[in-house]
Amino acid sequence: MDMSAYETALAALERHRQENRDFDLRAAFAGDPQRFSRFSLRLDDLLLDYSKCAVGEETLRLLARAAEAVGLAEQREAMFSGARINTTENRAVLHTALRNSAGPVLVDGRDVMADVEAVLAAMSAFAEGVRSGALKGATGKPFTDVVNIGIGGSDLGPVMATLALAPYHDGPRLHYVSNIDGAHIADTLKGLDPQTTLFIVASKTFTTVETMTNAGTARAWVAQALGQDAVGAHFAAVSTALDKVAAFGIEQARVFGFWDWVGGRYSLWSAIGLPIMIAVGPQNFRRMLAGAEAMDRHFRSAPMLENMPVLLGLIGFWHRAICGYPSRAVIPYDQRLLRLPAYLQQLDMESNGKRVTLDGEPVSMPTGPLVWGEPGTNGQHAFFQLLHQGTDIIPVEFILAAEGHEPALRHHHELLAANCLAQSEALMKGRTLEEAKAQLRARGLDELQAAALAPHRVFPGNRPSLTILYRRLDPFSLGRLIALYEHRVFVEAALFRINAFDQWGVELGKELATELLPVVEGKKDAAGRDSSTAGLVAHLAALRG
Ligand SMILES: O=P(O)(O)OC[C@H]1O[C@](O)(CO)[C@@H](O)[C@@H]1O
Repeated sequence: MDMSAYETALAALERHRQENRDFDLRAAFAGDPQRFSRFSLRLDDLLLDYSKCAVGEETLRLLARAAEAVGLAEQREAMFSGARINTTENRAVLHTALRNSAGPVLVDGRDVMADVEAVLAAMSAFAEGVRSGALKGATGKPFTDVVNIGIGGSDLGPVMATLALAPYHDGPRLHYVSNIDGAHIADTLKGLDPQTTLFIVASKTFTTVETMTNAGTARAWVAQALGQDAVGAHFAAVSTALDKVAAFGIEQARVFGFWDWVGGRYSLWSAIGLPIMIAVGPQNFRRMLAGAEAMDRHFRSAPMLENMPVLLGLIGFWHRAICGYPSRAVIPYDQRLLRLPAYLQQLDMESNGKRVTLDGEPVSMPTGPLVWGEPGTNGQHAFFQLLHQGTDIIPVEFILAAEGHEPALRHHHELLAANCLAQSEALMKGRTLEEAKAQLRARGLDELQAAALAPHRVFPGNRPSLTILYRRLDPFSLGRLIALYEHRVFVEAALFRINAFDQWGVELGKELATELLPVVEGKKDAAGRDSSTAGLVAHLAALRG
């Protein structure tokens, strides 16, 4: 890390931004027919088009200079080679080892690949047993339904990927329970048969209160229907805390481990992916790993400005730290990527929602943006109004597959794609006052009426978006897409100079919830708490009578 080079690069970026405040995307496209080819990048069928972002060659050069100053390439190498880059937890960060097929990966001098392969093999055998019906419940019936109980990283990845890969789903039905709200497990269990239901308790720490509470409820549900002795046949677990799993009573052969060098939000490639594997089969799961590995190889070796995660990260940093845009919207034009925005929220916001640098000093710039989104075209009929005409500029990331999985519904897919492209074009081009007036006149309005209505129909345009386009949402391309976003988060964290791999910000609320439980239960009074919390506790109690 060269601090003075970094500060110089940031100052140059700020100056560049000031000097280009009137950068106009329309003019940029009009003045340069090559803009798309100069500001887009391909990796096989995967295309990143960032030409509709307000960047030029100089912007990228300056951003790359900042990345060099923070030692991005060295930091990347440190991650891949198993250095303990998660300094506040003294851990290596090696989710890339989980999809590595290219030889040893050392943690503290020890190759972890044999362990990774052993767990994958054990998961595959178990998944095949469940899928084929060879593994049965206590009453001898095969499993028709699998319920994964986990939260955060032990839920969001599998939920997202199971839905994304629905066309490949040929295993039993999958259900996910995460919320401590009893409604979640109650609604899930309704209609399930304990004889044919398998539970996977997924928790890295095996202490998370939501997961442990839901697992306890599930265990009681099985025991009540089939007797205590039946429980073992209906449970499996995924965790790094094997001792705690044993204490819960899940038998050793049904426990799939992973390691402290796999962060929760980076864990779907590990045994946390077991429900995905049960849904789509070990082969498709391996294809997903292969897609991620392809992106790892590209990230590790491609030159800075031909490197997709690096470019995505540089542009994200530009929008957030230099332009000051507070959020970014991720809009997959793919109904099966419904849960991708929620998944990316954890990946990005739990990683980069930090306020101190690696040295513990307050950061000097805004860090991770608010990440949000919904699939298109639905979002168009909800929040796109604000994207087009609201007062904030929100960069949009469009995600689109060239083909759907429903050849008979090709027309749907063409409409979907046309809408996706139309939205990014509309954000960029906008509509001027004159164009709005002309349109109204053409509809027969007189000059006065046109003048009154036109301002409401003006789109400022010049709003940034990028588009990620690939052939098809299959296991390989899903793995590649997720790894692209993982590495993008890494690049932005390096530029922010923060630790992307801890999450201390989730702890305080957990501690206070533990403290408040006896108060809410009425076993302790609220003395000493602030008047709002005490007032809420009192009102809660009054409503319950
Ligand atoms: O897998 P566990 O240990 O139950 O944790 C679940 C989630 O909780 C968090 O620690 C946040 O509360 C996440 O980082 C993690 O993915």
